[in-house]
Amino acid sequence: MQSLGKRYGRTWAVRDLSFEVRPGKVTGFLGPNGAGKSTTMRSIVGLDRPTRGGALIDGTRYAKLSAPLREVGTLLDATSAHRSRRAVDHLRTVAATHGFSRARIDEVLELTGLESAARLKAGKFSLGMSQRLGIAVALLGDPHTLILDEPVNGLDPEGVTWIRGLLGSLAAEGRTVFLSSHLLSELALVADHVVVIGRGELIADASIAELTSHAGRTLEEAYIDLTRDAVEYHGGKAGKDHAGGADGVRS
Ligand SMILES: Nc1ncnc2c1ncn2[C@@H]1O[C@H](COP(=O)(O)OP(=O)(O)OP(=O)(O)O)[C@@H](O)[C@H]1O
Repeated sequence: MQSLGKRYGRTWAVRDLSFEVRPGKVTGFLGPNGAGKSTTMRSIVGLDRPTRGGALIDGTRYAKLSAPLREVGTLLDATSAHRSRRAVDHLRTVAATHGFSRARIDEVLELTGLESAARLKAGKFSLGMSQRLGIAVALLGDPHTLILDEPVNGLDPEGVTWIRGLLGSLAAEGRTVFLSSHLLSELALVADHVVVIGRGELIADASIAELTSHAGRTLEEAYIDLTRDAVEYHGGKAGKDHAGGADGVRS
């Protein structure tokens, strides 16, 4: 992410945001509601057009990738599948854009535990099942990079355990796994690293160990401290350099 800025009308949703997400790790993307997480993720894959700056994926802009789903798998809106389309047909539609095989569709259905629901219409899916379908789509191209917006929302306890294992194994295979979540205790179990933003600006870019080792605090406690600082800054401590660097924890 290089100096990303995105303005809607008069409001900057994201401003001058720079950070790098590394392969072989699960990186959590945190921030209060409206901080700009979804805007950032959408901007990475060209669904939002940055006002300034932008993102590179392994050195290339998303729009320049010849087979994007082979490089980047995204889950940005779990309910985006057409409601009257069966899950398997949704996967076939996406697969057809890149010539992915029927066997790969079966593989991702198995990976996401959706084999028995494959012939149900997406509109009949619970949120947890929709999340699994979105993850199946993200995995179709066996991509090196995964960008997942709140993939844990709506998953039942078995699903939460499942996704924890899945994300860990994807990172262990050397992939880049970048996910937003408000479920900090869960994230602390799966993520190696976090990027925290507030009001569209970088607050922290640090390992979970760095954040939590201070006074033996939990990720939740560290997050509350970090984001409280951001709110205080915006409330009147103008003049300081608040944008932060691409690494290190702001304090
Ligand atoms: N299409 C849009 N048009 C206008 N404003 C938008 C649009 N999308 C997002 N915003 C605004 O941009 C800001 C950032 O929103 P965004 O959805 O990126 O935040 P977020 O961190 O993902 O929030 P949440 O945790 O609630 O999902 C908010 O102020 C939001 O109202």
